Amino acid sequence: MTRLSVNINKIATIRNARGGNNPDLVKVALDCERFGAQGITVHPRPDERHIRYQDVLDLHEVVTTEFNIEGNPDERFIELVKRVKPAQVTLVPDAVDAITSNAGWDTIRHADHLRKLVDTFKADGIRVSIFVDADERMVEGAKAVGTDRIELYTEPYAAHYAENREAAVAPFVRAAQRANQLGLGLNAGHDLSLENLRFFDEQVPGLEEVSIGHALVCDALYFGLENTIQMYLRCLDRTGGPAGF
Ligand SMILES: CC(=O)[C@@H](O)[C@H](O)COP(=O)(O)O
Ligand SMILES: NCC(=O)COP(=O)(O)O
Repeated sequence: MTRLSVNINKIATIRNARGGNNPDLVKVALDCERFGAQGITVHPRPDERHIRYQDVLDLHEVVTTEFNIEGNPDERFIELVKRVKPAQVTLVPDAVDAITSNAGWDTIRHADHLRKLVDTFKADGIRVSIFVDADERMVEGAKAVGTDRIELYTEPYAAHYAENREAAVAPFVRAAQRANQLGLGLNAGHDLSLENLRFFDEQVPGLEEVSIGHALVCDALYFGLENTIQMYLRCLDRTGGPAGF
């Protein structure tokens, strides 16, 4: 069964809005794990708009499922990840002022840079995942720099799901098949939701982990966090259980 890693960026957004510690990010992360999350994902951005670097240190002390730290590998990020040594680091090529992640790496053009980063983190025993578009050439480039996994950037799938889900998922199936052939681990994330998750998981071969945050937190406003996590897990249940919702 594909593992669900809950991205808690948006919990931190709410916390930061009032300057206090409500909601308590550590408590929410522990509750997400108690509700069934199989991982916790955070994306500390340079402007600390939501996840702060101190949050990462605090969460590292208590998270017992897989801790996944995502981000653009600037010096501060590299130092943080090497200090924390999470289960996984996901390298994302975001610009400092990006409103959100909006593209994968050009793993061919940035091969030397990525290879050095992969070597740095793998030397500390950290699994490395590289955020890429659903493009076989980028998948092959990721393999060439020695990464353990790739994470497919799924915004284009989500954006076109409603109009034609078969066409929307097709590039991701091809990219996943190439990753499978190359022996790369396969993650996916960005704009996955209760609407589009089950079909993606059914269609994309070898998927190991999805990291989901924005839609899940929005859904939790209506359904509650525990119920929402269970609904997302049911979308990933291939044993014939009820649909996610
Ligand atoms: C890498 C990715 O697609 C998301 O995990 C990203 O971290 C979301 O960032 P925001 O929560 O800042 O939109
Ligand atoms: N890597 C994707 C992630 O962690 C969450 O993305 P989103 O669900 O907030 O779009």
